[in-house]
Amino acid sequence: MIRVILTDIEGTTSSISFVHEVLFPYAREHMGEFVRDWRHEDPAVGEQLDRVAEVSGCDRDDIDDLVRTLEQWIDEDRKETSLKTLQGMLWEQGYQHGAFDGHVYPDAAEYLRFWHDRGLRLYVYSSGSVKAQKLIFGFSSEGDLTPFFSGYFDTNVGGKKESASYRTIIDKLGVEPETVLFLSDVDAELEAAEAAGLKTCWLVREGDLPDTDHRPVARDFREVDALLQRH
Ligand SMILES: CSCCC(=O)C(=O)COP(=O)(O)O
Ligand SMILES: [Mg+2]
Repeated sequence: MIRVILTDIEGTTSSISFVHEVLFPYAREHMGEFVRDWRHEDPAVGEQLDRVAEVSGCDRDDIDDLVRTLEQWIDEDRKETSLKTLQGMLWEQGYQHGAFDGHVYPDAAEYLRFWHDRGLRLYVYSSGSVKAQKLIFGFSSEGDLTPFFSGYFDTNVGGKKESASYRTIIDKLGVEPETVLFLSDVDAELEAAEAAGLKTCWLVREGDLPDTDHRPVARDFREVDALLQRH
């Protein structure tokens, strides 16, 4: 019996193009100005710059090199926790100034509400920081969806392709792994979750459906709900 839904964001609740064509370009454009303005003002920014220097090997005092590294990581879609944390901080300005709304598919919004009202517990697990997760759902094209979520996980629990991360989440939730349904568009993430004992469903929003019979596949959240009815 599924009692908890754990969902990815990019490619699952929200379009890949919104992340890659709106959020990442905004972060690319504003990162330099943001870290230069805030590195001495906000200790949290300084702390993330410490981590960027540590991971990249850049000189901590060379702000130009740190900014170049962050820009390169954005171009490479690196899932570094420090980059993701800084992105979340600067996207807040974009949402608040109305530069964009968070894209959420209408079917995702509809079923998140429906599952919440039916008593399922909903959680997010994304490479985007917890702050970025709350922003995309709080300022979403479908309204404020944050009341439907019981909690949020980011790469501070570990990478999404590592099964240990899912074990950590299960421990924190205090539930049996087979009562959790993990939704994602990435095969390697689903495999890692399955290795930890979670149930999974592969979201394929666009293109051909994969030829697989070892896990359910869904085009949208309405099809996920049909799967839930069978559990
Ligand atoms: C939280 S919105 C920004 C998404 C993001 O930065 C990202 O890297 C997408 O990761 P996901 O794990 O949601 O596919
Ligand atoms: Mg994804």
